[in-house]
This record gives sequence, structure tokens and C-alpha cells, in this order.
Amino acid sequence: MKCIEVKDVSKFYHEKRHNKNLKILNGINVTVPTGTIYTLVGPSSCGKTTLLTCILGLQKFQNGEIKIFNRKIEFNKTSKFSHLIGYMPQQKSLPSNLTIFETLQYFGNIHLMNQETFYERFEMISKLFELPRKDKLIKELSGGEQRRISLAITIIHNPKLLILDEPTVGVDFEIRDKIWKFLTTQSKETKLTVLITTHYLNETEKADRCGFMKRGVLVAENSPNKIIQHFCVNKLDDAFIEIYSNDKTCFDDADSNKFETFSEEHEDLGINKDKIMIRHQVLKGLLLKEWHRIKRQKIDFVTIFIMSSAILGLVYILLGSFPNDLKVAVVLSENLQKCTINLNDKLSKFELCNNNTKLLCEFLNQMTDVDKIIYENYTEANIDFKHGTIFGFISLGSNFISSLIENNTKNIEIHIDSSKIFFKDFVNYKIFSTLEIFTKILKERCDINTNSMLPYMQVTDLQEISLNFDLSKFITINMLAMAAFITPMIYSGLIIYECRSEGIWERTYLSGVKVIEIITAYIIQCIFVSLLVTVEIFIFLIYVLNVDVLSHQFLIIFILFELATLGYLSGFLTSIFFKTLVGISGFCMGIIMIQFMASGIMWPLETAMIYIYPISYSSPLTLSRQLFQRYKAKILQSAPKGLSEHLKRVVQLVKSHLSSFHIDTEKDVILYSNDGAALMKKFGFLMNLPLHFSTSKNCNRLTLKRHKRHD
Ligand SMILES: Nc1ncnc2c1ncn2[C@@H]1O[C@H](COP(=O)(O)OP(=O)(O)OP(=O)(O)O)[C@@H](O)[C@H]1O
Repeated sequence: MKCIEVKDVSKFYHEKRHNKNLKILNGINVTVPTGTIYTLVGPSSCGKTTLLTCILGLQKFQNGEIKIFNRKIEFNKTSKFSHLIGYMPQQKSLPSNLTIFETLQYFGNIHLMNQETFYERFEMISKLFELPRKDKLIKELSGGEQRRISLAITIIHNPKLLILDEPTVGVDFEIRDKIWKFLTTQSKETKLTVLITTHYLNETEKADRCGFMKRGVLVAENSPNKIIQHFCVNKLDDAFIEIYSNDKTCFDDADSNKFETFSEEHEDLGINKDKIMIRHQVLKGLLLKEWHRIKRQKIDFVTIFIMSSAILGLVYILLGSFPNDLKVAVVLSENLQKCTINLNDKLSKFELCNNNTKLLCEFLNQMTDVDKIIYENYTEANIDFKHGTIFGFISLGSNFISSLIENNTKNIEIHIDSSKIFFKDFVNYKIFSTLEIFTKILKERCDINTNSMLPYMQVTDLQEISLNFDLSKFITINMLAMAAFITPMIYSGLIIYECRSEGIWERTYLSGVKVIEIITAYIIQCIFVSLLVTVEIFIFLIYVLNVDVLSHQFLIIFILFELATLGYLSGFLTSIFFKTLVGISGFCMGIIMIQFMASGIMWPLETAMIYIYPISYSSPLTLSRQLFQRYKAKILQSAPKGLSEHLKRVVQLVKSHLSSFHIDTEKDVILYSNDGAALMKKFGFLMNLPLHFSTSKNCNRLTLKRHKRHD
């Protein structure tokens, strides 16, 4: 009976660079009878591994025919033989973070072994190959130990055919002897067929037949003894020299003819006719392996997952807050330089109101949160401003106070670095609010009529006074989406890379695991990871950041989950298209950055050119943003600093003048008064301020409408 039959097989690789075909196998004929050990020898690169992978259906070949168990082999369709074949590749192909037991259990599961048989085989193999303690991690084993584990995997399911690619490399003499004893007894007692490649010719002598390959051609095939006799030498080593140095051949056709042709008997070997689409035990094996991996890499796993919360935490800490200690120069004319900034003295009305220097000091005192640097000289301040060492400067003339009261703005000059857009707004805001407080002081403490001062604020250099510093609100929804997307993407991309680089997939596939089973296992992992990220972000939002998710919890959960799933799938697809770590991580970063830019997180999309829109609208982040918008979901930081602070001040100001008022930080600001004319006189200036409000007047009501925001 022939177990393997290779007839006239040729294979070449197309070399793109040289545009020519590189022939690796050239009309190879190999016959391996059932119950025999066949060694394939030959110099490095002669095509031994290529032949084995063609036999296993892992590689395509251009000409010829290969049969195993009387069945024609087709590329990528060997799963029906999986339980009959054990393949040990040249690379170790082991999951480095699993223990010896877990590794063998994984292969036991995907081979559908029942528990009892598995434990029996495990004990037997452990003794036979003198395996280390079963709870030792694969990565902790020596090279020789790992080879033994690799061989143990190959035979755990008691296959009928073993295809071993240099199994004894790096294995000590004693164990090598044991392995060969095992192979020879098994071939005799259980009709095990073994096709083995090796560079050790002394091993070859123990085989029933051996084939010598040279540059893709089988140049000799016979039993070791017959080859020795044929060349009239004492050892195979000498025959090897005759074959390779002197270009001699040795075939004995009679030998192969003595084996019977294929019979229907092979049908009884139990060709896999499994019709179940997803086998429970296989799925369990796949998931268990991933679970063990997560367990072993828990620090990496937790670190990746904490990233989501860390991103959000940083957004809340860093964005939307006021900048600290921005250097702002204050140029004071000579007679005002005596002013000390930290003047906190409780001054009497007379001392304060009749002394411009004191009033100025009070004015500067009100300008908090900026680092005020006093300059004596306008030119010096201007030079420093141009060099960028100070962010802006205010030059106050000698009669600044009186001119302020008289509504004469010539005595104040404000320069702000507008290239730093957020800071510009902040400094504008600071100056505006300082003036606002200052006018209040003048009014309340000095009884100075400040009404005439109010219009002053319209004519200063403060072109764009943004009262709204709740930047975090705009960014948070996007960041939330980003955080949910990033972690699963990176996780799935890297996990798949790790599996592939370990070489586990090839072995898993050869063990008969179906693509649908692998996909199902990934979907389950995807759901698990996405749920984890969703729950993590949701808990972080509510319990750590104290974010009010209002009544849109389910929408937020849905969007987070959907984004995490899309992130996971993106990582999965990335790792399919890119084979290297650099490719996967680079592409993941690229996708993240593209989404970051194109989804309007960084800058409103309305400003983008129209051809960016397709990219933008294909981004999951844009879609989720739109969902938020559509359902008017609100995610508010517990205390959006800028807006609420400012509005509180406006409220105070308004309160002191108006009979009733209604204000809501999210809605329009509506000011009511019994006297419409007085209302407009006192607060008409608000209409001219280019705030984030637009205004409309209606008799006794002044409405400050919030502009539509991009989020
Ligand atoms: N994907 C590929 N593309 C191009 N050439 C390849 C590819 N895979 C293998 N080869 C070439 O095919 C030849 C045979 O490789 P193969 O691995 O079969 O050799 P081998 O006899 O098993 O060598 P060794 O004993 O060193 O393992 C080598 O020259 C190798 O460079």
C-alpha cells in the first residue's frame, strides 16, 4: 500500500525582480509505502521543505500529482486528512506564552480528542520525550525542549502519517535515539507512516527507504542498505559523496513495485466527513488558548486597555482648562511704576478712588491667572513680544484710569499673539473680564458711573472675545469615540500578528480547524474586548470623571460598543494586509491620525475642502458624532469651566440691574426687564460683542442666542 505518492511534481516561484521562474522541484517522484519510514536527504535549499509543504497542500505546485491515502491533494484542502496527519514544521511554531500542558491541550481540543485519551497520550508522550514539568511556559524552555514539544504536538492525536521536517535538530543524542525508537516501533506495530527530512545520515540508516534530492530532483531512492551496496561503500556518508560529488544515481524500481497499489482499505482510516459547521470543542480550544495568552500577558493587556481611560482622563485634565501663568507684559508709564502687583491692602474709598496709581494696581490685581511682567519701556516689551518670550502685552498710559472713565481708549494698547489661537481667546477673555470686574469696583466702591464705560469694551482691540472655554465639551465626544476605537484596533492588530509570527495558524489549519471556526472565535473575542472597552469607558465617564450622560446612556453605550467593534475589525483587517509589525503599527497609527483629522475632531469639517468629505463620512468617528448630534445627546463635564464661570458673572451683572432673568448654560441667555429701553441702554453692548451668541431684541426681552456649535 502506498501512503504518499508524488508523481512528476514540479514547482517554481516567480521572481518578480528578475521576471523569471525559479524552479524548486523538477519532476519529483516519491513513493512512501504505508507503515514505513522514509527519509528525505539532500543539501540545504535542494527543495525538501518545499516538497513536504506541497504534500500537505500548503503550497501550490504547477505540474504533477500528489496523493495521500489514495486521495488527490488540492491546495488548501487537506482538512479531511487532518486527524490522520501529524506535521512538524522546521520552525518551532509554538505559542510562547502557554505552558506545555496548555499547548498540548490546545492541539488535543482542536483534534477533538476526548479528555481521557488526551490525558493518556499526554502522560505517555511526557515520559517518552522526557518533557519538562507540564506547567513550564514554552518560552522558558531550551531549544531542544521546544523541539520535543513540537514533536509531541505532532503525535498527540495518534496520527497515521507523520511528516517531520528536521525533527531532531538541536535534540541531544539520547532523546534522538528515543525518538527514532518510537518511530520504528510505531511503524511496525501500528502501521505508522513517517516521511522525515534530516541532515543526519546516521539517522537515515534507520529508515526503511530514503530519497536523495539534488537541486529539486530526486537522484536516488532506495533502502539504505541497497544504496550502500549499490555504491560498494560502508556507510551512507560515503554513498552521499558518490551521489553529490560524482553525480551518480541509484534507483531500484523492483522495490517500489513490491508494494501493492492503493486499495479501498484507506477508506476505513476515517476520512473526515464532518458536516458540523462549528465544532464546540474546537471553538473551546481556540478561545481557551486566547484566554491563557491574556492571563500571561495581563500587564500588557491591562496597559493597552487603560489607554482608553488615560486618553479620556488626559482630555479632561488638559483640554478646556485655562492656561496657567501665560507671560503677559504690562508696560506702565513712569508715574505708575510704583504699583505693586500684589497689592491686597484694604484701602479706604478715598485712598483707592482718588489715586490713579492705586486704582491701576487694583486693575492689575484683578487680572489673575496670567504672569504679569512689568516693563518700563514700550520698545523692550515690543522686542520681547516679537521674540515670543511674552505672549502679549498691555501698555497703559499715564492717565489710563481717567481716560477709561471718560471713554477715551487712546491710553490703552493691547497686543496679543494671535498665532496661538486658544491662548489669544484666553487672554482676550482675561482682559475683558478684568475690565468687567474693574468697572464693577469703580461703580461699587468709588461710585463712579460705569455706564459710559461699558461701550468701551466694543472699541478695544478685543476683536474676538470668546466667552466659551468649554473646549472639552467639543472634544470629549470625539475623544470618547477615539478612545473606544483605538484600543481594540491596536489590540486585535497585534494579537493576530503575534499568532502569525508564532506560526500557530499553519499548524492550527493543518489540524483541521475550519476558517468559520477561527472567524467565530475572533468574533467572540471581538465582542468580549468591545464590551470590556465600553464598560471601562462608561464607568470611567460616570464614576471617575463625574460626567453627566443625561438620558442618553444607551445611545452612548451603543456608540462606544459599535466603535470598539469597528476598531477591532480594523485591526483585524490591517493585520491581514500587513505582515510586519512595522506595517501593522504604522498603518494603525495612520488610520487613527486620518480619522483624527478627517472626522472634525481637530477642526470643524465645515472648513474642509469638499473632496475630504468622502474620507470623513467613511470614518466611524464621524458617523458616531452625527448620531450624537442627531439624538442631541449631551455629554457634559460636571463643571464646564469657562462658560459657567463667565455666565455666572454675567448673571451677577444682570441681576443687579434687572427685575427678572432666566439663564441656562446650554440654552439661550434671555434677559428680561420691565423697561425695554433701559434694558437696551444698559445691555445693548452685548449685542455688539462677537460672542458665541447672536442677539435679538423684543420689547422687554433681550435674547442672546447661542451659536450652533460643531459638536
Ligand atoms: N516563497 C519563496 N519564494 C522564493 N523562493 C523560495 C520560497 N520559499 C523557498 N524558496 C527557495 O526554494 C529553495 C528550496 O527551499 P527549501 O526550504 O525547500 O529547502 P530545503 O531543502 O528544505 O533546505 P534546508 O535543508 O536548508 O531546510 C531555496 O532556494 C529557497 O530559497
